[in-house]
Amino acid sequence: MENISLAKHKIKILLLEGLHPSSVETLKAQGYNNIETLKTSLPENELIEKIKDVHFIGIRSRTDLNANVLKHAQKLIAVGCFCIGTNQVDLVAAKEKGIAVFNAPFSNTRSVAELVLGEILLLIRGIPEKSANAHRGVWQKSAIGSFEARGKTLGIIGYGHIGTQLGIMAENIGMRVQFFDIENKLTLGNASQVASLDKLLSTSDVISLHVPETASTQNMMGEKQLSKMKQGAILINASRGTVVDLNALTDALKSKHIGGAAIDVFPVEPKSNDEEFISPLRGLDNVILTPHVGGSTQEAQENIGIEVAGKLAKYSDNGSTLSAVNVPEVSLPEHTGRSRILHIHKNQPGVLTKINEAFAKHNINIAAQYLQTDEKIGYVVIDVETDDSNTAFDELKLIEGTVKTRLLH
Ligand SMILES: NC(=O)C1=CN([C@@H]2O[C@H](COP(=O)(O)OP(=O)(O)OC[C@H]3O[C@@H](n4cnc5c(N)ncnc54)[C@H](O)[C@@H]3O)[C@@H](O)[C@H]2O)C=CC1
Ligand SMILES: O=C(O)CCC(=O)C(=O)O
Repeated sequence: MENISLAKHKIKILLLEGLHPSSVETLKAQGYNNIETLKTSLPENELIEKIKDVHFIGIRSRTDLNANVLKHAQKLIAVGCFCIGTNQVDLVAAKEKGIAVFNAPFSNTRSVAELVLGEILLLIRGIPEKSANAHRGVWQKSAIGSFEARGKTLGIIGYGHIGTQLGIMAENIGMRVQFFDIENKLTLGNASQVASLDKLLSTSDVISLHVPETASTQNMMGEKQLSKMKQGAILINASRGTVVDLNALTDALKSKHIGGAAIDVFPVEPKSNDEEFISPLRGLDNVILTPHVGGSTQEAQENIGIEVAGKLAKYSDNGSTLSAVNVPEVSLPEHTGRSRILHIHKNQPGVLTKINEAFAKHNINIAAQYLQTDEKIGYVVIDVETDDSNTAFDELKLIEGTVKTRLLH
């Protein structure tokens, strides 16, 4: 358990994976200057050493914040995932340690949708193969296997922020759009929701995956599902590498059952640009391979930097957990009072009573109190109109079930 009351210059921030400078600028504008930035992610042993000292960490998809790493993160207050996916963080372990995790749920979605649209147009014309041949000196001028996207059916798996934008753009170039999602979704444009994955697979000319990494999406495109796709259909995956069985896809491409593919994400990805990329798909001309760059545009990265750094600074400054993915969300007014105490505790009977008793005992009046709970933890924020809240703060730390406390002046 860590109990923290720090001046801003003592708050250490580590930003990994070459985040856009907008992240540092945003933090600095809020008065945070104790920032270390690294261009890459770190291997587990180095990460463990670094994380021992830091209060906030910023990562993208390549940093594995597993339970073992988090065990050493004694001072960590929050994690900023400067991306959408949070599967690289053990969210349960973070929650148990009272570490809030934030992400950027929208900022790179347009970039992914645009990339996928471009890949559809190239693959449906067989361009990757023709381009590879031209590089080898082979002139493959032919219309065989080359089609317009207009009038073809795009099947989207996962109709969320990315899937919906892709659907709208695809309709604008004349494609028919259908989707499969485990939730009932509002359909945009003329899209239609189909009742089963099998139906989507057997009736689409192009399939594009936009689901998160969960137990239900693990290998959701295996040999069986690939065999249900139309002869010569195209598969695109810019979601997560665990969603498609790449060996099965390689076989389906070699047998020409699948006409082409674009893959941006892989079950195992190089940790840095210096590491070799290994995949059974290497060398197949009808496959576009990209190094997990779906969301890597200047616009997206700049916006993500501002958004996530802003969330970290806000949580540090006033305790707001709005849009945190693993702890109860508390949206707080600006902290203008004398002191604000933040208390994360196990959600068990009696904790709140003891908190209130600690203030009563020291004759401290509570000006405002905000509370949210989930099944595992409670997060209570208490504003007091006194500078002398240290005595009550010290007592709060000792209440059974306390996970993390912070005092803001
Ligand atoms: N390649 C890249 O650089 C990027 C990849 N991503 C990946 O794309 C994923 C999707 O992003 P968003 O559209 O923003 O997420 P989202 O959360 O808005 O949408 C995901 C959709 O998938 C649906 N879904 C979940 N499990 C499903 C299942 N088993 N079968 C069918 N549908 C299912 C959900 O109901 C939801 O509608 C992210 O989770 C992330 O892993 C996101 C950004 C960049
Ligand atoms: O840009 C990145 O590092 C990761 C993008 C991504 O996959 C995400 O936002 O979930």
